Amino acid sequence: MGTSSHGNRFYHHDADTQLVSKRISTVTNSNELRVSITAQRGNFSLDIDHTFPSQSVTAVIGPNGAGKTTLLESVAGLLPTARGVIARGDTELLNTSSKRRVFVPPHVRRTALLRQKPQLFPHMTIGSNIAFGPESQGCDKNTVTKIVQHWAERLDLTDFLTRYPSQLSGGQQQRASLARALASRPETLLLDEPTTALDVNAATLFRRIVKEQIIDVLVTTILVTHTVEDVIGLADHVLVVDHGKVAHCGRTAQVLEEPRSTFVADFAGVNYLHGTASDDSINVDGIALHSSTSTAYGDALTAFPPTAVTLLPSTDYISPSQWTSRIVSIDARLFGFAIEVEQPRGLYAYVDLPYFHQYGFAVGDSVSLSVDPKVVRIYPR
Ligand SMILES: Nc1ncnc2c1ncn2[C@@H]1O[C@H](COP(=O)(O)OP(=O)(O)OP(=O)(O)O)[C@@H](O)[C@H]1O
Repeated sequence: MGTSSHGNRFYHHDADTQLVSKRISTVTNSNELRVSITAQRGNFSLDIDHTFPSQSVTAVIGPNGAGKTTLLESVAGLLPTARGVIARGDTELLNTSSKRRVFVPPHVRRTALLRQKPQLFPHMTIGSNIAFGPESQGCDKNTVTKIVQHWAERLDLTDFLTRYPSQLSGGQQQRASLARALASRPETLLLDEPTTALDVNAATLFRRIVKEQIIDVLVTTILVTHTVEDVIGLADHVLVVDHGKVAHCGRTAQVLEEPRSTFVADFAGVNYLHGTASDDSINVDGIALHSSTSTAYGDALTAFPPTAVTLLPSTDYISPSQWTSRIVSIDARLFGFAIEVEQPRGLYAYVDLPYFHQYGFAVGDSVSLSVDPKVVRIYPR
């Protein structure tokens, strides 16, 4: 009997020994994914050198056209222009840099790609869709039935097995797509904006299911998303891609709480300012912002959520930790308003609805401000 490199899987079956590619059947201790490639798409060039940690979820974020989907398609083996090395553990999936060229075809890469729109086979029932992977891998009928039942139960699809994709909602179809992907026992799971087309409830459910299933099957996952909830809810690591290159990477909290670009700051919804740090504060545009955890001196960045900013109608008395400024814009937000002030330039305060109406803030008003030092991050530029 073959055994999976995922020790806690519920089934072991002969398909492991029947894989089309001998290379793919190599069992490794780690399924970390090393991607060192260039890929061309018209005038666009992707140039990525990054290792995706084993058995964890890495979110890939970046502006439109940055190359995120191009990266996923390269890893999936769907982009013929990809050059370089892609290796999972010690198993090469692509190597164009040595004489011994390696190109493992997409269907034997043990890599599943889930796109924004569910891509189920329309002429096949949900059960047959889920069965497709294990059947193509040579599993016997009994095993296929077990696998289908297993994933249908786990993804809440048991009532839909005899239905066709067109008879399911978008959220149900996306769950079925995930079931089909996981049933083929991928070692790398590629999710391309999987919640974008789903409503809030379906997206929340899908996120929860992905989290539970991924933890359980220990698949190394790359998640392309424009949704901060996806990143916070699912990802351990974040890779920021811009203009086809890695702009920044790190653990999720660190990348989002200490952004290094306006794109990431806007994505995380935090204030992001540049200044000069000394001791426990940073001077930004003539204003000293204090931090309980500052680690920087000199040229530095600071980030903090707009909810950490307290904004009061201007009074005669200003304490040493406050400063005065003027309101330059007011934008409606969920349950409140984002209020931009003149100084420091680009700083936003979040004010909830009752508070906003209590003081009737308006553009041009003079206000006094302070920031909670406990949540202010100051870090080297
Ligand atoms: N089939 C194609 N032919 C030529 N150029 C393409 C093709 N597909 C994508 N591109 C270009 O490749 C670049 C990267 O596209 P890609 O879809 O990877 O970006 P992305 O980061 O996923 O964007 P988005 O966030 O909008 O989905 C873009 O400039 C795009 O115009």
